[in-house]
Amino acid sequence: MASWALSRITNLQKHLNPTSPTSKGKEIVKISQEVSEALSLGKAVVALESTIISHGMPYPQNLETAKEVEAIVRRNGAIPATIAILDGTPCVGLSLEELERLAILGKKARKTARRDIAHVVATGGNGATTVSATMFFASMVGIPIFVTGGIGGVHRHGESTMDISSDLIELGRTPVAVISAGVKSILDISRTLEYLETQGVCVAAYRTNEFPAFFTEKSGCKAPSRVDSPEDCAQLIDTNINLKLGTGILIAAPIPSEHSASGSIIELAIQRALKEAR
Ligand SMILES: O=c1[nH]cc([C@@H]2O[C@H](COP(=O)(O)O)[C@@H](O)[C@H]2O)c(=O)[nH]1
Repeated sequence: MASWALSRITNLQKHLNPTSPTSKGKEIVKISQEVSEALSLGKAVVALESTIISHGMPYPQNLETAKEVEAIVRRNGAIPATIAILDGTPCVGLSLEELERLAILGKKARKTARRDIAHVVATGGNGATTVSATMFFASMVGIPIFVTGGIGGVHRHGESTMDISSDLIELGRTPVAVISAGVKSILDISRTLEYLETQGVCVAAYRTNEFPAFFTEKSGCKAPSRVDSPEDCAQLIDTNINLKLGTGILIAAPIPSEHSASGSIIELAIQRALKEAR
């Protein structure tokens, strides 16, 4: 092959393969060996976010939960890929030491949504990725499925504050399926669903007609679509990819009924707190 052609292909590969070294010899994204092997063998990989570790819970419960979630993914035959930015390097798949470091850093790690990624990387910082930033990196390395607790959404009174999570916009432009218990419990569910419709995001509830309310099974809002089995979910995700819709999917799985009693107590407390705050 002519040398100009070879150099052109090498250049193209640098653009197309995010894991290849940049001109400075620094990797853009570090994929753990386990995740990298699983991806190249076509095995199931599940992306996990890290803001829930740094900002969602105190240490050491955050570390215990992160390890437990990874163990559940493994028990179900998939490889977990927790995503975070460490010392300026976006990492896909964290070692136990890296998970522990992030858990201890807690809120000292920056809550990193899509808008923050460039600054955290450019300054060599530590960033815990939210749903939007995690989707961005998952999609970049070819992971189509991402599991989390609650995604961001439209805040109550969002019609005047314009406080709308970038998670919703990311779902509108990144083809990753997010499986969650709904949106964070403090948000406005019906406006969040309206906004997801505007963004063209497929929203499905798992084995129910209603969109769940994170701590409880029911929200009073009808889900636009329903899926009843893992096969239904796989079919939906595969169809979305094959049609090249380019948008994400939100699959909301309600809290298991054995936990919904304690969930109801929390939901009642949230409602009371909101009333008092008003
Ligand atoms: O208990 C929590 N769940 C989820 C989050 C994070 O909050 C993000 C949304 O934040 P915002 O509303 O600022 O976009 C989600 O993507 C998730 O990472 C959090 O901080 N705490």
